[in-house]
Amino acid sequence: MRACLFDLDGVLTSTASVHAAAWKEAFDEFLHEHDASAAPFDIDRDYPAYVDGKPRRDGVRDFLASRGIELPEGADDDAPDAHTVSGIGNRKQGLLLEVVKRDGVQPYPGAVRFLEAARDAGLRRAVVSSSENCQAFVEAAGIEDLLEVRVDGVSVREQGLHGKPAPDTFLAAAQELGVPAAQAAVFEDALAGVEAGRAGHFGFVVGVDRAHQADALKEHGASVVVNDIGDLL
Ligand SMILES: O=P(O)(O)OC[C@H]1O[C@@H](O)[C@H](O)[C@@H](O)[C@@H]1O
Repeated sequence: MRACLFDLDGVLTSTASVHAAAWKEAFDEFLHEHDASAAPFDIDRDYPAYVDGKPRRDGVRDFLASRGIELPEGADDDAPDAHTVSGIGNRKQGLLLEVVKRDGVQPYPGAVRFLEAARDAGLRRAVVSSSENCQAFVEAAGIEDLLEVRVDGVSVREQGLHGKPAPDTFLAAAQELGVPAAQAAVFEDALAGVEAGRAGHFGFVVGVDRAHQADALKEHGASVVVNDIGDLL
């Protein structure tokens, strides 16, 4: 391996649960307004299956489709209470930022050690996230200097890339680093993310199990599963 391609939320920073909680609140508010008898968003089942690891609007669309609901896309600046794909995404974004402003963004100590060891070993390093908050979270976590390339939710939008589970974002990062996919390792905690690693034929796919889903990570494409990437040192 000559390069490491790291997902952010749940792999480098402990923000996966903050995203999941913000999604639950946003979807539950919407579902209640849409149909007061609707079952609430199930964070243990709905989140990994339909939302985790995907670009924001893909997550909204895929979860709603699982409930047989189709909404108009709406506009980027839709109000958070708009019943549109963008409106629900904006509602989640507001809730997420409230928590992050209050609590900050923490990197996992094992991830920082792994990034430093990879740098010292001469491995190329990229962050590959579906999140449009990626740059802000990387900076807030203080790990910007350990990463050379960033492909994120903003890249997906601006460059028209297919988001995870498609391999495009990982392939774009490997290309920017000048390393073929077969010589790059993917590090992912989301089922959509390990699927992207498998679809891109990367040399190695490390599943990071933050949600007691080691078997599912393997089924979706992980070559190996660890609790924290620091465990690999
Ligand atoms: O809404 P954002 O910050 O653009 O993030 C999109 C996705 O980014 C991923 O990193 C998170 O795991 C998902 O929970 C999130 O939905």
